[in-house]
Amino acid sequence: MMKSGAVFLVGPMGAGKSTIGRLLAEALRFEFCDVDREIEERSGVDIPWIFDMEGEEGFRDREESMLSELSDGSQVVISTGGGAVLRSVSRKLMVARGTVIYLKTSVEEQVRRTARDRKRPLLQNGDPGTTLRNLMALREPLYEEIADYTVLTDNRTPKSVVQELCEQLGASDLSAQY
Ligand SMILES: Nc1ncnc2c1ncn2[C@@H]1O[C@H](COP(=O)(O)OP(=O)(O)OP(=O)(O)O)[C@@H](O)[C@H]1O
Ligand SMILES: O=C(O)C1=C[C@@H](O)[C@@H](O)[C@H](O)C1
Ligand SMILES: [Mg+2]
Repeated sequence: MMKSGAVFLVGPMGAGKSTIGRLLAEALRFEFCDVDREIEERSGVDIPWIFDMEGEEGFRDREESMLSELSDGSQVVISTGGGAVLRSVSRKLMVARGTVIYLKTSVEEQVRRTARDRKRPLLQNGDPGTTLRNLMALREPLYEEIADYTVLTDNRTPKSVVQELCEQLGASDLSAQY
């Protein structure tokens, strides 16, 4: 069942947080916010630029405060960035403010889904598979630590993931009526 407050999607790059977040919000008739997109829109610069100019820690500072600002309400689905769980302040905030969903995805599937675009600075150097495997080793315990629900996304359409989430959250999938 859903706790009161926000619904947070966590998981690695390519798990589908942005894709599924938007669809889940539609299905629940909730607002939708994407922390990465909101950081870019409000600052007027893109994430690779922020990593270049401010370093990863500069981006994490922005991410932590944006997450806090966006989640101060209810009936909202919030897609986080893959590394949002790195800050313990953010992990505590998500647990305190709502329901956390971990979109679990194999490294092989993450590689396939992220191969096409260049907007993820952490994947621009070295072999993406190796990077994603190393990131998962560090981060998966953190995703698992805070998750109320875990959903596997490999070999599934976004729609089928959303249907399962609606069932787990005890909400009827309003989009199924159309
Ligand atoms: N269940 C799915 N099946 C097939 N493709 C998917 C699925 N979910 C997402 N995708 C595709 O994978 C790509 C990456 O998805 P998305 O941008 O939603 O990931 P993300 O978790 O938000 O990543 P990031 O942490 O970098 O923001 C997109 O092209 C999207 O269309
Ligand atoms: O996994 C990560 O650390 C990141 C994921 C993306 O969502 C962005 O937040 C950024 O590219 C960093
Ligand atoms: Mg995203």
